[in-house]
Amino acid sequence: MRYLTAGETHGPQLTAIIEGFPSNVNLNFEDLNHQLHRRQKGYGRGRRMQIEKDTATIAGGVRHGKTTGAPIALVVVNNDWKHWTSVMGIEPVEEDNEGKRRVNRPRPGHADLNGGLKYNQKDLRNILERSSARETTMRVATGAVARQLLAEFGIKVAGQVIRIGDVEVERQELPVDELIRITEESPVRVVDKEAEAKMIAAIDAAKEDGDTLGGIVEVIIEGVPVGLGSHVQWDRKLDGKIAQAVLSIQAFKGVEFGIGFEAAERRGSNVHDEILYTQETGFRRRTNRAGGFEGGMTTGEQIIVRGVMKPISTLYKPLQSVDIDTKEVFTAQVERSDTCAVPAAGVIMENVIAWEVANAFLDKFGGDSIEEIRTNLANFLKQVENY
Ligand SMILES: Cc1cc2nc3c(=O)[nH]c(=O)nc-3n(C[C@H](O)[C@H](O)[C@H](O)COP(=O)(O)O)c2cc1C
Ligand SMILES: C=C(O[C@@H]1CC(C(=O)O)=C[C@@H](OP(=O)(O)O)[C@H]1O)C(=O)O
Repeated sequence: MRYLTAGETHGPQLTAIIEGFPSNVNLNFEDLNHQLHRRQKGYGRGRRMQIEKDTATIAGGVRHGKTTGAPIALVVVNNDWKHWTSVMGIEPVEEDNEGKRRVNRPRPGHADLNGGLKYNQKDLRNILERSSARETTMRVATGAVARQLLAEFGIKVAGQVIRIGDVEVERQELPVDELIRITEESPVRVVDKEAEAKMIAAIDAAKEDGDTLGGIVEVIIEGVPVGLGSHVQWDRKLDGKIAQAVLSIQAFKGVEFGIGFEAAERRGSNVHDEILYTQETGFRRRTNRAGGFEGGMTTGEQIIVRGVMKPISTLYKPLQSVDIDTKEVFTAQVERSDTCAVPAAGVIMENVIAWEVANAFLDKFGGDSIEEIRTNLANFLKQVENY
């Protein structure tokens, strides 16, 4: 299974095509749009999220609510486009396009300067329009489709914010459904109300100062069978693929599984997960410090992944930059911006990980229809039971 996305943040629409999705999967449009809606929420976002009401239109691959096996085409229209038609027009322009919200003072931390140099663009808008995290709308849409496939097999995805700036919250080991329910109601997606209030205050204070905040998000996948991914080749290791997916989210700079970086400080006896067996449960682990992976393969325990998001790079009190025309020192350009997008980014992280897990699931149990996949999974589970 694969997908591609296209579209600019202030262009007419965003588009995604999913190829290789099996047939006969019921696609619940409400659930799909619910994921898009979740991505738009979260305390600390800028005005753009009030303009957009992200809703996916399905333009291929689905008939009467079920997938047909054909490529699934998804479209999300940008409401903001109507304010940008002259700036973002596709037709050639007669007059000099300068002054049409041209960006010439690159923002430290954004893609502006590297992209301008690489693509030889003197209007850095040609870079920021595509580097913008607006593109993650389509990655949530594709992840939301994958998530529905996972749900058919009882695999659930949840997430919680662990840190915003210097406010850290104790990670909660709640049943996944409860974690989903509680975090859904929190503007910063945490369970702890005291931490929630502190995080909101920290975001307000950063905004007041013209500054921004990053943080840490955790994602949990429950109900995954043993043996997704493989140890035999570097590019088949599922933890590696998930790490790449997380780091591909705009502004994500680190990823860890289970106890993660803490493993460096501990002795092996306090890191590895002891193996247990009973007839009823099969092979299980006493602990899950590995976060669900050994040898690039799932252990059957929860997948636990954390991602680190740096603070947003556009500052209302901008850092020093250089004008790309004159090479003179200037402050960086200010584009309308979020103060903190960690809660929203957590939703993106859930969905890009769901995509990777669904893809590995299809690699292992793949078939062209959901019925074929069910048979393959049942056969494998029988094999594991009789092992
Ligand atoms: C949900 C989300 C919202 C974001 N909003 C902004 C924003 O409003 N302003 C900004 O400068 N960067 C924002 N970013 C981060 C930039 O898109 C990102 O820093 C930029 O594309 C450069 O990529 P890099 O940070 O991964 O190197 C956001 C990221 C995410 C995930
Ligand atoms: C549009 C989204 O996020 C945008 C991501 C973003 C960036 O630089 O990454 C910059 C801002 O864009 P704008 O200037 O249009 O407000 C955010 O709003 C979105 O998440 O849908």
